[in-house]
Amino acid sequence: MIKAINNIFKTKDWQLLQRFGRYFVPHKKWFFFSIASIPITTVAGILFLWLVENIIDNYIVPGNFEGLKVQILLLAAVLLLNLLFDGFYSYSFSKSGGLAIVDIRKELFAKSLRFPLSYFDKKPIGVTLSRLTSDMESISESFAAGILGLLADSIKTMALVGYLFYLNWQLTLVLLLVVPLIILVMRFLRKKIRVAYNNSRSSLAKSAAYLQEALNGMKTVQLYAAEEEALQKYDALNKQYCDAQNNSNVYDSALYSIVEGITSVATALVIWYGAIQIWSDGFTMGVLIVFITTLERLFIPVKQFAQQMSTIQRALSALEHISELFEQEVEAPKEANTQTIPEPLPLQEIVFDNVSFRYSEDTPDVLKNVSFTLKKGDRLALVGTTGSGKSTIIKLLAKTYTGYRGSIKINGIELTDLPLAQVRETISVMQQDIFMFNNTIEFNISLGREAITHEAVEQAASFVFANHFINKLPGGYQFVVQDNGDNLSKGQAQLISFARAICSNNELIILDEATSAVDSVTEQYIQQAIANIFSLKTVIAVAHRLSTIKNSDLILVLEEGEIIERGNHLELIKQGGKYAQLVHQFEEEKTS
Ligand SMILES: Nc1ncnc2c1ncn2[C@@H]1O[C@H](COP(=O)(O)OP(=O)(O)OP(=O)(O)O)[C@@H](O)[C@H]1O
Repeated sequence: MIKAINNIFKTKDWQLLQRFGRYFVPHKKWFFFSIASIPITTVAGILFLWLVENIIDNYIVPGNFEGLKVQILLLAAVLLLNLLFDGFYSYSFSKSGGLAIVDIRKELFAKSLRFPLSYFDKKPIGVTLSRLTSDMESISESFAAGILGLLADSIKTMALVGYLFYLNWQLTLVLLLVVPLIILVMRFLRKKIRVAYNNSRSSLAKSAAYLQEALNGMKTVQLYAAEEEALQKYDALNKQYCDAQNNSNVYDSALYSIVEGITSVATALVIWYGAIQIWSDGFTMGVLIVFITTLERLFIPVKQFAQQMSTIQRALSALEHISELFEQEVEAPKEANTQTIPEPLPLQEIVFDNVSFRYSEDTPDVLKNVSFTLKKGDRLALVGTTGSGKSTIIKLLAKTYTGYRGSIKINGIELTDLPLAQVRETISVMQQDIFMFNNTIEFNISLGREAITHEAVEQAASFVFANHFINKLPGGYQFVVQDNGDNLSKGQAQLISFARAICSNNELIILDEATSAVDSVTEQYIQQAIANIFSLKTVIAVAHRLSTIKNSDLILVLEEGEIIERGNHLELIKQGGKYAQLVHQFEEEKTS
């Protein structure tokens, strides 16, 4: 049986089990209760068999009915004991398993909160979601039942085989003739089952990821009448999952049926050999009946073993998926204790010196020898055609991506030497796509940070002219924003994001200006808000508004990752180059 268990688990599996086994340590009390029940139920099982043989050979066959009642009562008591401890065993193991899963879930979510932003750029959210939900579910449902079931069944089976040897070793050997066959079958099917389960789980993750994406983009899908394409794609992914699931069901059923067949052969062998022995007075009827009873019991674990193997394989492939998340590198931890959060840098100067960057080894540079200097209080505008590298400059400065060539220094310190937490404490990034939490306006400005009081939220909102619309909302700052800002206008969401950044009190504000048009009143508020931010902070703006660009001290014009022009508005207009052309285009668009 131990060899059979080894056949099920590969070295990698043992490593997985060891890795996750440590989560049981804090709940060892329940784990030990359950382990402690195993010897009791094992002894009760053997005692039951001994009583059966004793009743048949010493009471029923000789016709000695005196004392039979006591024997039957004893038999019932042993059965009851067995049942009680079996129940206790399952309960205490599920309890320790359940508690361990809660810990894994918590640790994994805490870890995913520290995944680098670049991780979410690359992985569909649905995949991470399915790791945290369905994979975890699979472990909690099957791991407990599978692993400990296998352990208990193995111990019980070995004890039963030992008892059968004691009763009659020849008949036991006849019975064990089928064991190599079972091991062979399991060896053959083990890998196939594993592959089939992995396929099934990864196709489930893919279809969940697509579902998530389609639901997030439902408005776009409906507005562009792309429902049919979306349905077809989901249908194809769903079919892939169904095929993978069917495939693994085939192996499951094959394994179960083969083991069932082998069990029947073993039963026939025992009856045949037992009958010969009884005729030649080799042993008693009691022994044969015990063998037949035990055979059923012996093979129940083997049959369940097949099912448990499936269950364990399912749990193992879920563990493998979850391991990927555990192995994912995280950003430097921020200490929970606020006193240990690094102080923001008193910003003096940012220097980009010959910075080049590509997103991966096999793609071309998207930034080429970019150099510029920004002093405290400066306003820098990045302009250029789409894909020219403006956002990439920002992503490098915010340490969303590392691995640049050249040098980026803040106050003379290389960016790679600065702790991420300190960079994030120094810089506020206002993104184009503003995420709104399903919470109050106040929460969406303060983001629940304790240090930010209600007064600070109101002050920040007034500073960026967001108070005008907030005061008109029912409930004002307590108005609940729905579904990622669906009950706010784009302009209002931008003003909230300005207030959010101002609240952070960071010296450097990075503004990735939204391109979406807003009504003229809100546009005025936005322009005034940006002017206010410009008057107070050091700003780098990926600028789309002429007013923002004109008010900047330095404008960098980018094309295909290179700075092709630099200067202030008047200087660049005078040059009559690309910038002048862009402004001209911009003004034409405005008047047309
Ligand atoms: N996460 C990413 N992985 C791979 N390539 C990327 C990634 N993000 C951007 N790029 C590529 O880098 C180049 C520069 O993109 P970037 O987003 O910096 O341009 P941009 O000037 O900000 O454009 P836009 O004004 O349209 O936002 C583009 O060719 C883009 O395809």
